[in-house]
Amino acid sequence: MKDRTASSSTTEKEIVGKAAANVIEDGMVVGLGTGSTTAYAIKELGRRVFEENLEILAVPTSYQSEMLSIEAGIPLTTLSQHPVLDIAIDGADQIDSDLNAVKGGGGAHTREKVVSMSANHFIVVVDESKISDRLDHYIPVEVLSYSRNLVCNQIKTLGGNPTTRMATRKDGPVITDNGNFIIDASFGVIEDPLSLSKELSGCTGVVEHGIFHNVSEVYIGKKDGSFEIIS
Ligand SMILES: O=C(CO)[C@H](O)[C@H](O)COP(=O)(O)O
Repeated sequence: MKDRTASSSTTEKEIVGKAAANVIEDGMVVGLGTGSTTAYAIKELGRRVFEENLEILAVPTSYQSEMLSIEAGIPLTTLSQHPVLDIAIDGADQIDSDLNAVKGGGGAHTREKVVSMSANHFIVVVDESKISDRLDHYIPVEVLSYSRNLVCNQIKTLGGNPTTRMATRKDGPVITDNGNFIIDASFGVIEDPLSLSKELSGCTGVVEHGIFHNVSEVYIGKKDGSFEIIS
């Protein structure tokens, strides 16, 4: 499992987090993702709200991004009030050359998918380590707790190796912001992300999986302090 603490890539994450935050303009309604890279975007947006009187509303994707946004002074709204967002900004665990992404390392991919699918433009912010020719990252799958064994069996039938994600500071499984379990499913190198995506969506008991096909642009932070945008 990935270490979610700050790492040597902190600087690259900060560069792209800030760069994405600087795309946001007055009057926009923005989706705010979850994770350490998006946290830099949230911090920068808070600075712009405070210092530049930037007028925005934001929809957070998790308790983490809600708490960070409140702390940063960003006014929040909901998808009920604003069903269509201008831009969503979020991190990713892996992204391939066709801009298929794996998300959910932080367990927030269900709301992240709902928020990013509600946005006209979806910017993903990553450091170079997240870029890969082909996806081989485990796929987080949020499931109803009641359906855990059934989903594990369906994942095995699809050729995957399922593991229930366990909490680190509590005994037992991780419980998502939606009150569900997460199964991390390894498939090795994924030859066809779109068909795996459809197969996982078709499994009974699955709430949402972490393969995303709706990325508009990827901001990639480099070790030399620069960043590249691919779309
Ligand atoms: O999908 C996510 C949370 O569910 C995160 O965006 C993803 O795990 C990347 O996190 P980080 O920016 O900390 O590397």
